[in-house]
Amino acid sequence: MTRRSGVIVAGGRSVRMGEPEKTVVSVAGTPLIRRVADRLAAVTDELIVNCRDDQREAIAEALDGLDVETRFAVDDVPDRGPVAGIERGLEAVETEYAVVVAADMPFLDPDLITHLFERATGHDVAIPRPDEWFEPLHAVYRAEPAVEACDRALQHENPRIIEPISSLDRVVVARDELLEYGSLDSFDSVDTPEDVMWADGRLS
Ligand SMILES: Nc1nc2c(ncn2[C@@H]2O[C@H](COP(=O)(O)OP(=O)(O)OP(=O)(O)O)[C@@H](O)[C@H]2O)c(=O)[nH]1
Ligand SMILES: [Mg+2]
Repeated sequence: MTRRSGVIVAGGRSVRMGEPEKTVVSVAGTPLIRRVADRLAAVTDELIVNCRDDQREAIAEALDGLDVETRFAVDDVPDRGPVAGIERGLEAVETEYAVVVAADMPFLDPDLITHLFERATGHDVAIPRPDEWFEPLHAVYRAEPAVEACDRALQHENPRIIEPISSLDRVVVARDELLEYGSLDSFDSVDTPEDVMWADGRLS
């Protein structure tokens, strides 16, 4: 089978969460990013973690013993926003396609990700649209054109996260189709201490 990569974009400052930062905050006894990595590991052959250099040690500890080859793609310049994180992560990918997710989605649905890989085949991106909004941090990209699209978007300061998608050959996966293949819980993110309590309750 074609090899598939997973990219976890984790270089944000976690301002709404505070300390400890959300990537490594414990959710029902497991660091949040570990929950994300475990779910990606079920459907990918390699993982790339994009973060800042100062996050690396804590994240490596959280991912210790993971059952898939894992590499870091550290931001050259921190705080350039999620588009820069997507670009940095996809640059490190060695497969044609990769799923890119945020580090804060503990309910990621492996079946949904597998479906996005299938839908992306022959195109540049399969982008879910569970409601009004697109989900660029829960999408499957063809790495090479997506890196170029991120690069173009970053020629403007603080590009919107949807910006790179607009110039790619995209497949939009709408709500009904998502529901056919998986759970919309996959898109829920944990951003605040209140979100941790809510996720704790659902996972323990
Ligand atoms: N590499 C990189 N990733 C980022 C950056 N900003 C956000 N992200 C990541 O993008 C994803 C979605 O961003 P947010 O949910 O806003 O996370 P965050 O920015 O850490 O949290 P807040 O500070 O509370 O907004 C998260 O997984 C972040 O780690 C950035 O400047 N660089
Ligand atoms: Mg943010």
